Amino acid sequence: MTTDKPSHSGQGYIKGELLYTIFRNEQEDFTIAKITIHETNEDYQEKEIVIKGYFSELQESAVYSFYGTFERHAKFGLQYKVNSYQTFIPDTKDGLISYLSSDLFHGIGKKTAEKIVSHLGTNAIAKILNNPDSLKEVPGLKKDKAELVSRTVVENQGFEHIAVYLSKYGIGLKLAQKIYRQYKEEAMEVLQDDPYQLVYDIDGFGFQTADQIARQNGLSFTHPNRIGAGCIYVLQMNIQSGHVYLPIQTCTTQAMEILSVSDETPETLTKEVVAERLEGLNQEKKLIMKDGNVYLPSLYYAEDGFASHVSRLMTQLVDYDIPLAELMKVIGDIEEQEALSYGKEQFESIKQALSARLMVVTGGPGTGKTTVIKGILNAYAAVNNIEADPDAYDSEADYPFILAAPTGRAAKRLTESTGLPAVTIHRLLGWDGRNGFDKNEHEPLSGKYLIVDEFSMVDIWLANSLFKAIPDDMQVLLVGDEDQLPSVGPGQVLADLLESGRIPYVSLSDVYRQKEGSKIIELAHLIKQDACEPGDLQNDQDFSFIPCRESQLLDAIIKVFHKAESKGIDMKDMQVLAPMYRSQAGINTINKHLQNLVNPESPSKREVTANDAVFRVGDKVLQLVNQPEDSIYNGDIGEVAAIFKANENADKTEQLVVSFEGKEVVYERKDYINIMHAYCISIHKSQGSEFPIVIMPVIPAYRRMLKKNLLYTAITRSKKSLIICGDQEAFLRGIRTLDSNQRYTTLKERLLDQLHHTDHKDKADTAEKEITPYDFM
Ligand SMILES: Nc1ncnc2c1ncn2[C@@H]1O[C@H](COP(=O)(O)OP(=O)(O)OP(=O)(O)O)[C@@H](O)[C@H]1O
Repeated sequence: MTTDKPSHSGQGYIKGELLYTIFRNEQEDFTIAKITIHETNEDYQEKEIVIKGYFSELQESAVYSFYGTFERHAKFGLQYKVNSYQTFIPDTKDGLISYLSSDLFHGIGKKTAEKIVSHLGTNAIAKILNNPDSLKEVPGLKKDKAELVSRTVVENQGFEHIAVYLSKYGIGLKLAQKIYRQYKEEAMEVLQDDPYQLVYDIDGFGFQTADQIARQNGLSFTHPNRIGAGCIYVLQMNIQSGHVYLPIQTCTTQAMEILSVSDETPETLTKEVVAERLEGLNQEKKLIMKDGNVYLPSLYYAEDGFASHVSRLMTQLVDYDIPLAELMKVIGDIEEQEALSYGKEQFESIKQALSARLMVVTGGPGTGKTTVIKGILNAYAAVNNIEADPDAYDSEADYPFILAAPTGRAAKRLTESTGLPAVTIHRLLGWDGRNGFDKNEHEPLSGKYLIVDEFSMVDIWLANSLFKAIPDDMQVLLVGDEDQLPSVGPGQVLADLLESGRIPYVSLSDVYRQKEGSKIIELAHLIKQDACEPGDLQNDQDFSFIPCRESQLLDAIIKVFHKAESKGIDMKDMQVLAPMYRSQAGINTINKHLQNLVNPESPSKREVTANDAVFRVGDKVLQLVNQPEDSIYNGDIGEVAAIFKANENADKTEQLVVSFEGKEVVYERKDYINIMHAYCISIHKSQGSEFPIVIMPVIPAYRRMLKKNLLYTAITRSKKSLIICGDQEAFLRGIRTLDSNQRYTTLKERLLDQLHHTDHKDKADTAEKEITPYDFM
């Protein structure tokens, strides 16, 4: 709140009044508006300016002081980017009365405003903010009106206070909004008394920022809240590397590192003190310590929940019994229908999948996973006397089979390969766009048989959410390739399920597509078996290795593109996969060169510049985050279909439209950060996708990243042709290097523990059943 001159001494400001709102995103509180200028200390002579930033809806009757910087937009000219703002409160009696009776305070008339001002004085707003009860003292002011005034004052002024306060620490309005939403009127108190609390509560609020605020407020280096937040932050950072927990020792050591950042760190801050604080956090249930490990509660419960749902399913027997002879006949009929003869492993998969409540099928490319999925569905349908064809059902909801995958592309591939409807897991569970899923243990999925493909990509949080929603009478088949990279999120659920040795599984190793002459598949399986030799890298129909040095790499890739173009190959079918973003031959550089080649600048193509890149109509782009509300996911690839200027659409904001295989998604400037060029993408992002032609640079400069599972994942993404450019030595070394960064997970132990309990329970139940009163009759 300001009552006279804008208060940020030395900072640039523009004081003004709303003319009209150009664009507003309610969810994010992002606003672009035109204002008339009352006063400014900026070097700006015009009477109006467009401002943009994250703030609550600007009121027509109010005057604001905006603090920020000028930005020249390539298309829209000069704009004022607001970092913080304050409502300008009049300090005269009349001014304050008209402010309190303005539209901002719906239902407060002039008379009521006069009563308030005459009792509380021109300082009324500050008094209300300090003590909302002060309105109770205003004679004749009804309780509901008093509440309305104090609520409005607190809501409008509270956030501004926070935003101004946080701007001193370089925190922008967006994060400030998040903080205000979480704590409301208590935000300032939390910030000043315990900024470390924000490390727990606010996603994206780092320990270092909390430390900075705490320093200003004189909190001690050894304050328990500081040490606690340091420990939690260490766990949060490790989750980003895929860990589910940390051994206590590791957590203590890493916490000591971030807690001892300056020379001021007192000697009393020791490992023992940190370990003691970990114990305290455990007691406060802010983290969970078990068997020498420390977890964030959400991960502890996700692992625990998943393990118990697995064991719940495993104890349910299927309610139909198929004599082997009948099964043989059913499978024989399907073989005839499909005109193939199932291999031993394939037959075993189908047989087991019919009688198991939960089962896993793993296998590399071309081993017949899809063939088996179809076989299982057909066999299940035949045994249970139901139709396997979705068209035989009145609605999608009646179809007894559910096919799902973790990403949109993987789900689409599943539909293409099986000819059956498949959805993403998020869609299946009914992602509500913000907090969670509609489907859970109280509202479970309906259907008879669930098949989840690409299960290696599913992290422990999603696995738990999925399994929660699986009813007791549903059968489940998880399909994946254990040799691929683990999930981006924490855990290694597929690997742990397999390692537990307690879940029925069949590993398909016989390769069928190889028989059709695929060198790519042969190479993938040689890598799987650690049997790839230099002689196996000879060029073949669908494989070539182009030797080159790092300095020649870009030229080599460009030559491959030129050659493909001259052969009439669609450029969209070409996908470069690389392990690293930065470095001379990293993803970013390759993308810039390939954009120039494939989609060069042209007067007929619109373009916008953002995040150090030019997005042009026709560009191939990659989605970087899950956006289930638009049915697009991290790793999905689309094409920039159109770019609209702000004055060309009803939302009055610049828009970039990306078409994801026909599905159009609109991005506003603030969302451009969620996409990047996709001529070259990271191997991690390529998980779950396949491309007709894969070009993979492999050079010694990538050494740190060149591991067996990464290279295997890249190779298995190519459908028709694989071209490796680079250094054979580096490639061979890479495929022999196991990923030593083992993820810390305890899922295997939990599964063994849970299943052990159920074994005992089963035995006890059987024992009880064995001796019944009838036995004595
Ligand atoms: N038993 C079999 N007899 C003959 N052909 C088979 C058999 N099993 C699979 N195939 C064929 O082998 C090819 C690969 O099978 P499928 O697509 O099921 O494998 P996949 O493991 O799903 O492969 P990918 O993971 O690469 O998609 C297909 O053309 C399929 O028809």
